[in-house]
Amino acid sequence: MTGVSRRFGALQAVRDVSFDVMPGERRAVLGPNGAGKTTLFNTICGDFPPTAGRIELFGADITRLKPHQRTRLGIGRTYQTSLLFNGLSVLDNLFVAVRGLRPRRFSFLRPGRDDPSLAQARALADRMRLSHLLGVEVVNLSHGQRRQLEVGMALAGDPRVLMLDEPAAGLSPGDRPELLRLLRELPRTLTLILIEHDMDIALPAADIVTVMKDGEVVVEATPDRIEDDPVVQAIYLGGGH
Ligand SMILES: Nc1ncnc2c1ncn2[C@@H]1O[C@H](COP(=O)(O)OP(=O)(O)OP(=O)(O)O)[C@@H](O)[C@H]1O
Repeated sequence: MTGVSRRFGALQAVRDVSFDVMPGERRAVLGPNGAGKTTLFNTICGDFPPTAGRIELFGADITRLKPHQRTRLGIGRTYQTSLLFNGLSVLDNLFVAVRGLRPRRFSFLRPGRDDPSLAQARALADRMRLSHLLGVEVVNLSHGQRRQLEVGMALAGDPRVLMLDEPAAGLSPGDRPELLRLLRELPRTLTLILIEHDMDIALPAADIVTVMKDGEVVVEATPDRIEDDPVVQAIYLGGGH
């Protein structure tokens, strides 16, 4: 992305952000509340276009494309607020995601036992270590298991770029290592961009870290340099977080 900015009226939420993410890279975007991380994500996913700048995906200009067009080109994402269907089981949620259905239509399209989408949904459950919970309704899952399911749902469209918005938010300390393990197990055919407040997740999961503050990129560095970076220390220890 080059020179990406987003205004909301007088507020400049993202200001002139440029970076390249290489195929297979793990990129974490860190920064205090209000730094512009989610807004930047939204410009990449197409929830709203940037007010200036250009976003390319594998060489194609996607700056003005709609979210579903970007999904078709290979961008998958999770949201800060869960989009799981609480009344459906783990397997049914994954089936709905694989088929790209809305849950209302699900009742008309219950899968037959040999449905290939069902096999795909089971495989996703396996990857997300949820195979033992296939029949469990989402309301009965732990917070960590929901996060695992959300990542599985985002993978259902077989994206080439997976964007995760604060995957560790609200997780108990016990659930964090499992999430980190899942993230680290994702294949390198997938490019990963994650917003994460929790450095204990972000740093081990990332190859490179972009730190934002007040809409701008203030540091870009490898994880081993981030904690000692004076700018990052000023942001995180100085009460900005
Ligand atoms: N739809 C919107 N309309 C108006 N202002 C918005 C909108 N979305 C975000 N903002 C503002 O843009 C700024 C950046 O917000 P953003 O949510 O991108 O930050 P963030 O770094 O993701 O923060 P957090 O960690 O709290 O999610 C904030 O001042 C926010 O109030």
